[in-house]
Amino acid sequence: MNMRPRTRSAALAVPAPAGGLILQQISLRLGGRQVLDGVSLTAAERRIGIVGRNGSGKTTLARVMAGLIAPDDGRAEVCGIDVARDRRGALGAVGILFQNPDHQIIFPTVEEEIAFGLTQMGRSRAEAAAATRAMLDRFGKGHWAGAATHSLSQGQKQLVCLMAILVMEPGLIVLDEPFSGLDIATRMQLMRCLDAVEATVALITHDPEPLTGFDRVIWLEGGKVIGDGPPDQVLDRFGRQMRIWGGQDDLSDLPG
Ligand SMILES: Nc1ncnc2c1ncn2[C@@H]1O[C@H](COP(=O)(O)OP(=O)(O)OP(=O)(O)O)[C@@H](O)[C@H]1O
Repeated sequence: MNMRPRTRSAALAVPAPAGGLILQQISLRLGGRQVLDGVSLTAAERRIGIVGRNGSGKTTLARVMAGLIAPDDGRAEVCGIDVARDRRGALGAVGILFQNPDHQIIFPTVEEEIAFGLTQMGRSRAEAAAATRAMLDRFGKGHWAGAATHSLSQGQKQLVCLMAILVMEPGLIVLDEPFSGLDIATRMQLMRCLDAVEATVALITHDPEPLTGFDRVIWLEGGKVIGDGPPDQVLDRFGRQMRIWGGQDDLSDLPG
């Protein structure tokens, strides 16, 4: 896997670690609301959890990390790529997996879905087809190549989305609640697939359990980082705070 920095920006003073993530003072308003508010962090760990209650800004941060939204202020850099400005570079640096694979899958067959990102990165059709075959074989799913994506179960679709990301060999994979619609067995299988992934994984979740054994957990609240450290410390504080909030009556509200 190639996790070496690609084009480096002279404007960035701190060198990005291989596969690393640098967020510098990320702020973003959406619908008149400050959704992200000065988020800064440098991460070189391989397994990073992101927690926070509903509406705290996790998905928005995930989209910024993947370069899908440009922040109003600040910059997001992955493997030396400014992901909002260098979209082609970002394709090879970071992949994102959403909760619902139906929002991600666009092609009628599995092999087309997996090959698409590679052709977007400039690979020839033949190269993309060969890499797609190799990826399917790696998961023992060579027979899925011509299968119709709409005929797959949610868990199978999620695995196709994961393979479509892995085939691009990104330095960072952002997972936004990817397991919430899956049964326990499928979740365990996908989690095992991810355990074997060499790339840095940033997992957004409401469930602290999969974060056991992670290197670092970041806690977002109101678009700010309010906790950052080893899982046992951050999750202990997070759990206590969630129980306090859970005892109150005001549910997470819309902006305004
Ligand atoms: N496109 C948008 N326009 C207006 N407001 C938005 C938009 N996207 C998100 N928001 C608001 O930003 C806040 C953060 O949303 P976000 O989806 O990032 O939170 P989250 O932590 O992922 O929440 P959840 O755990 O419920 O998925 C919410 O208050 C949401 O209403």
